Amino acid sequence: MIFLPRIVRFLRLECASVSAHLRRVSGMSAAKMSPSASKRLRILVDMDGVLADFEGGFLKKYRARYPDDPYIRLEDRRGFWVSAQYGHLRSDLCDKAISIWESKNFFIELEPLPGAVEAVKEMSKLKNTDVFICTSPINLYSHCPYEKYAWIEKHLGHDFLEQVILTRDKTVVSADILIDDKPDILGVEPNPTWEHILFTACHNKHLPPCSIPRRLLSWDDDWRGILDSKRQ
Ligand SMILES: O=c1ccn([C@@H]2O[C@H](COP(=O)(O)O)[C@@H](O)[C@H]2O)c(=O)[nH]1
Ligand SMILES: [Mg+2]
Repeated sequence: MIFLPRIVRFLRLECASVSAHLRRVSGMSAAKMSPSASKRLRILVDMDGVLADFEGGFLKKYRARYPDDPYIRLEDRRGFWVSAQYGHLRSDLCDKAISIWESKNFFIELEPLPGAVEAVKEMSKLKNTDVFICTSPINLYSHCPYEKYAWIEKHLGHDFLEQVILTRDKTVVSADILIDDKPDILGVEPNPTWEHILFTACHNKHLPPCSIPRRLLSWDDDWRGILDSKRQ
């Protein structure tokens, strides 16, 4: 009888090592192996610049509406705030830039970024994984919040509307991971629970590696590995 706890512990360790070995040989993620094999994860996925092509959609509509004004090519974009860089180019262009995303149909007509919809659908099907779309609406609320919901329904399906968080302050949302293209995510909570994974976008790709968190280069990059690293 006194050996029973030792035997149980031995069997647990053996199961864990067999399971790790099977993961290695099959290339399967921890989440798919078995519900008890891995820690439950809550993932926040940003929308603009991560799921929806905000920068591409902006440039297309800006050039169509203001064909005679200068513009910034995507490869020349620097800094998160589009309006600030346009304002530096010429002071009146700041308001012109803002007028684009304040217009009806801007958000709903954004194209999904390559692989984004497939990745989020796959992520949300993983065992022990809760995925939420966490996005900041603009303060001019006539179109943006409605269209963000409509975009999610259109591309991810009606059920995904249960998983939407609209907030201007992502630091107060508790999760394990936040995948977001904004380099500095600040708010009232100085120590958010999530690890920020910086999603590469035209405006942040030049940032030096030392100044930023872990990156996801695109949805072709190893997002499954990042999730697995948080389950250990
Ligand atoms: O110059 C800009 C660029 C973007 N915005 C708005 O900011 C949010 C970004 O939301 P995330 O959830 O961080 O992706 C979006 O509503 C943009 O329209 C801006 O106001 N000015
Ligand atoms: Mg974003």
